[in-house]
This record gives sequence, C-alpha cells and structure tokens, in this order.
Amino acid sequence: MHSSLSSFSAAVAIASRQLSAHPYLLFLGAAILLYYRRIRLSQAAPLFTKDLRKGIETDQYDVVIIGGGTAGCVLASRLSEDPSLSVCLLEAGESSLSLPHSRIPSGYAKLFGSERVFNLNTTPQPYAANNSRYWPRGKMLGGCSTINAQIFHCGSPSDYDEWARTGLEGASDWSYVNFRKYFLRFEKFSPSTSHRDVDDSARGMTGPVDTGFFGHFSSITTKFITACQNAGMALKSDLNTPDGTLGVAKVSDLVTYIDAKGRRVTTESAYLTRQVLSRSNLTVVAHASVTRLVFEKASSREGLRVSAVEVSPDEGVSFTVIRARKEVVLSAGAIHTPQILMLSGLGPAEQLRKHDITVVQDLPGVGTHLMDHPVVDVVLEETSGDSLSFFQPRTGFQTAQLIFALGRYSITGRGPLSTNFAEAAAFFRSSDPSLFPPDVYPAVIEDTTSGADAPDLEFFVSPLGYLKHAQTRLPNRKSLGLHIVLLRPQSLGTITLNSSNPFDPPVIDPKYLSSPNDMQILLRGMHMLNRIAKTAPLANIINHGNRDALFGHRLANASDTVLSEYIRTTLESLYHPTSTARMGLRADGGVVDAYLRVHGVENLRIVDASIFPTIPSGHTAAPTIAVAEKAAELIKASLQI
Ligand SMILES: Cc1cc2nc3c(=O)[nH]c(=O)nc-3n(C[C@H](O)[C@H](O)[C@H](O)COP(=O)(O)OP(=O)(O)OC[C@H]3O[C@@H](n4cnc5c(N)ncnc54)[C@H](O)[C@@H]3O)c2cc1C
Repeated sequence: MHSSLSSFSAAVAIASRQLSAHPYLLFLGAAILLYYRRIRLSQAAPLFTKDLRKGIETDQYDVVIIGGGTAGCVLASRLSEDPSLSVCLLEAGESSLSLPHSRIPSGYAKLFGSERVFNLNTTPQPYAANNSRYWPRGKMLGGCSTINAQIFHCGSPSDYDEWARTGLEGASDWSYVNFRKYFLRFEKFSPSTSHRDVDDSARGMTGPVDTGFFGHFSSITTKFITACQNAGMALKSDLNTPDGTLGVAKVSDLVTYIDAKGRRVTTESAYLTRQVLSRSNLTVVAHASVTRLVFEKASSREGLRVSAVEVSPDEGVSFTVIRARKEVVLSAGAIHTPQILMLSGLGPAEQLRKHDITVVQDLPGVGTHLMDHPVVDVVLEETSGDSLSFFQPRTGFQTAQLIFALGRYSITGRGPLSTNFAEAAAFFRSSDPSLFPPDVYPAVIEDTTSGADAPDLEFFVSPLGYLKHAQTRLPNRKSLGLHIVLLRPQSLGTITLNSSNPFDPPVIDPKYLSSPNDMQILLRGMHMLNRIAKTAPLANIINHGNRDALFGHRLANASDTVLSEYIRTTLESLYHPTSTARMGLRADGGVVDAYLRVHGVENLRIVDASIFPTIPSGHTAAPTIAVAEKAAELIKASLQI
C-alpha cells in the first residue's frame, strides 16, 4: 500500500533518465516540480509556533495543554477564542504542514519508521502468534490526524449511550442525543453532485474540519459495494447519521478528511490556522516533551492541584518549568497520557513504587482497560487492471503510471494519489441472522455490541493489497486488499511503565485475542470476507486460482482451524487505542469524571482518546475531535468565560 511515496524518488530517478527520450515525460517532470512547489509554498510551516530548543520567554499561562495532537489542537484553538485567557500548547513534535507525505492522502505510511512518529511496539502477544505488533503514533502538531487513513466515521449512536451509563454525575451529557452536536460542530461537509443521496441536514456544514468525497475511488471499490449489497448487506446513503452505521455505503465511498484541493485535513491544518496562531494569548511550543506534572496543595479544600509541568526538548536536556494558573489538560493520546500520569505519581500505587515514583494518588485505573481494534488483512490478485499496484513500481510501465499519477495530482489534486486506501466499508453484526443463518451458524456468540443497531464487525476494501503495514514485499501482481476489523473487542490490555525515564516508551500489552469470544467474532468476519470475494461483481475480477503463499486465495474454503491460525498470525492494529484513563467511577477503575477532571486532583483534566469509557464501534478520530469540542465548552464554563 503505502510505499507509494517511498517509491517516488526511485520513480523520479528512472524518469529523469527517460526524459530526453520521451518528450511527454518532460511535461510530467515539470508537473512533479510544480507539485513540490505547490506543497512547499502553500503549506509552509506556520510562523507563529515557538520552539523549545530555542527557549521560550513566558513561563506562566492560564491553561497549559500537554500534547498538540488530534484533541490538543482543537482545545488550543477553542480556548484561545477568548482573549482574556492565556493558553499554552506543548507538543513533543513540530508542524506537519510542510510534510508532503502527510499532506498527500496516500502518503502517510511513508512516515512510519520516521522521526515524525513514535515508533512503538507491543509486547509479544501470546494469543496472536507470540509476535509483537507495530503501533505508530503521530509525533507532530495534529498528532495521529497527520498520519491516519482519513476515514471520517462517528461510530454508532448507541456507543455514546453506553458512555452515558457510567453512573457518574453528569454522565447523561454523553448520550448520543446530547453529544451529537459536537460532531456537527467540527464538521464542514462538502456536498457532492455524485452523492446526492447524502442528506446535508444530517451533517455539520460550518465547522473547521473539511470532510467530503474528494479522495480517489477505484472501480474495485464500486464492485466491492455491489458485492456487499448482493450478499445481503443493507445499503446506506450515509454511515454517519442518527440512523446508525449498519450496512454498506450506498453508491458512495467513505467520507474522508480530504479537502477540495486533495489535501489531508488535520486538526493542525483545520484549527491552528494562521489567524488562530496570530492570537497574542495563544502560545504553541514545538519540541516540548512534557516529562512530569508538578503538584501543590490545593487552597480550596484538602487535596492537590497541578501547579506546573516540566518540559524538555529531548532526552538528556535539562527541563523548563511552565506554570499553569488555572488548568492543565493532558492530551497526549491513549499511550502517553497514562505514561505521563504514572511518571507524575498518579496511577496504580504498586506499579509506581516498583519504579521508585512517589505515589501522589493511587489511581488503579490508569493504564488499564486498553482497547484497540484488531484488523485481519487479506491480499487477493485482481484482474480488472484498476489496482494501484504501480505505487510500488517494478517495471518501466508501472513507473510511467506512477509518474503520470503524480503529475495528475500535482495539477488537479485528484487521481490515485488522493486515495486514502480504505475507499469503502461495510459495518455488520456477527449475530445478524440474514447474514449468518442459524442453521449454518448454530453457535451462539456473546453479544458485545453497544446496542441492537450497532455493529461488531467492519469490512473494508483497498485498491491495493498489503500486509504488515505494507512492510511485507508481495509478489509482483495486481492486487486488492480485503480487511476485517473487530469493532468491540473483549480483550483488554494495559499500558505500564518500562522505567521512570519519560523518554523510555511504555510497555504496551493489548492482550489481543485473550478473550476467546473475539476469535469467534473474527471467524464470522472471515466467513463474510470469503463470501464477498466470491460474490459478483467483485468475484469476477479476482483470480481465484492464485496460489501465492502470501495471498489469501487459499483461505476461500479453509476450515476454521486454518482461518484461526491465519487470524492469529496476520492480525495487526487498526491504530485505534483508547480507554487507558477512562471516564468512570473511581471504584470502577475510572480516572476522570464526566467533566473530564482527574479524580482527586483539582485542576487537571484529560482530553483525548484515553478517556473513552469504551471503544466506539467505528473509527476513533471523529469521537476524539468531538470530545475535544465538548471539553473546550466544559473548561470555558468552569472558568466562566
Ligand atoms: C496510522 C493510523 C491510521 C488511522 N486511521 C484512522 C482513520 O482513518 N479514521 C479515524 O477516525 N481514526 C484513525 N486513526 C485513529 C485516530 O487518528 C486516533 O484515534 C486519534 O487521532 C487519537 O487522537 P488523540 O488526540 O487521542 O492522540 P494523538 O492524536 O496521538 O495526539 C497526541 C499528541 O500528544 C503528543 N505527545 C505525546 N507525548 C507527549 C509529551 N510527553 N509531551 C508533549 N506532547 C506529547 C504527540 O506528539 C501527539 O501530537 C488512525 C491512527 C493511526 C495511527
């Protein structure tokens, strides 16, 4: 999949050798130059961001936000709307706006392994072939929204009704009917004449985050949608409405965070505009890794408040103290937020003592209840010719195709380079009797969904097959990818400390497949995958005779034993970790209350995917942005702005 852009330099080198021989390539060469100019000039790094490596003048703010990721950028922008409030956003990385691999929708996996990403790995997974799994997290302003697959999806309405059942005072504010307005608040949907069936009145139209149908959409995807329909899945005009998300999107591909110019939309590009950054009450500091929270006794009652944070540009460099007059907000994501809490003495007491960290509050829930969506990828050889296999060119013709695509993208912002790879998806239930008739599937599987209308499985298609984050070199064939996602895992993992060194990555153990029910549901997903691969019109473009070991054709009639083995060895993360500092009663392992305040600490909130009480049955960026929009409102209200 995503070595697309990694291949550009090679492609450009081959092209330059051929330029003199083929005049049409001169045009394309010029287009490539234009493309680099376009990205560089229009997306130059913002002028108003400060760099901790050069020092900062002010050391005291009303609100200090830790982590300028998906949630952090939203908060910084919304809170600084009031000129009377001084806001400081501290981000471990720097801007992503001048990074072509982030801005071009198909380029993100090229950033995997780079210094712009926290390149994390899980512990070996005993129930999943005993291997560790790669967990990239964006280390830039915009966080994971700079490297995600750009799928705009809100999950199922009942996911949020489940959030409203934590038993906390104020929990009902999180029910779908109350929470939905925050999805609408951030979205700026672009209606499309080719998707007239989408009801604009159910979409956000005036928010800062552009969404729409501007990504590439291959004929393979159209065939996938029709095959899902022919296999009995419901058709939906829009997967993001109060009607729920069950079914396959009718005629349309997925809505994405890609703008009209074909560029990725991140929370940095949407919320930290030049106009926002020029506010005198907002300071955004890059290369600022927070290592610890500093506490003082609260004045109003017996208890603690956070008075400051310690921040350093890099390991071994002395830290700066930044003071917070009113609030500190942790938005460092589901891995680093619990790590920072534990390093600061907030977490399971036993674990903190193990690392000689003074216990400030025994909060046993910190770092527990880690949830993630595992995905099983299957690669199939396709014959339509519409595969994007030329993204990894191995012949002169494929190189020319790639150069042509690059030229087209540079000029129009359209074409294959604007694919997000996951071009269409279907959401369904493993217990749906119309899809899994009880006479064929007699086993009763435990219902893990958030409600009767919510899915526990997602099925998506990519116009290029890939395995292991595209790191596995596949045979040189045109391929497509089919992918099954477990949306409601019961396997719960942990984030624990490796050491008390803040620059040491924490221990990530998702405990994939430790719940046997997860395997049963994934097996149903694999049955559905096999069925759709044999359903017209998708079936007509698959070479069912392929026997390459890395391809999945051999799974077509495989027993559950073989399928389970495939699931255990192939399973990867869909990059959606959540719930490691979740909203809930302290007695139930909750870390924050319904106002996102950390239990037992006066002025500390958490605003990112770690507060999700449970993982939504869908993609996690939209819920994260909506949480941040709501949090901004909560903080403003509590500060009486
Ligand atoms: C490859 C990939 C593909 C994905 N695809 C999709 C998709 O298509 N659709 C979707 O909805 N979701 C997708 N997701 C998931 C989604 O993007 C995340 O759930 C969401 O962005 C998480 O937001 P966050 O604010 O919780 O954390 P993040 O966005 O990770 O933000 C955390 C921020 O904190 C910073 N930080 C960390 N530690 C420190 C520190 N000590 N000091 C200062 N700063 C720190 C980080 O640099 C980062 O900027 C994907 C994720 C990935 C990685």
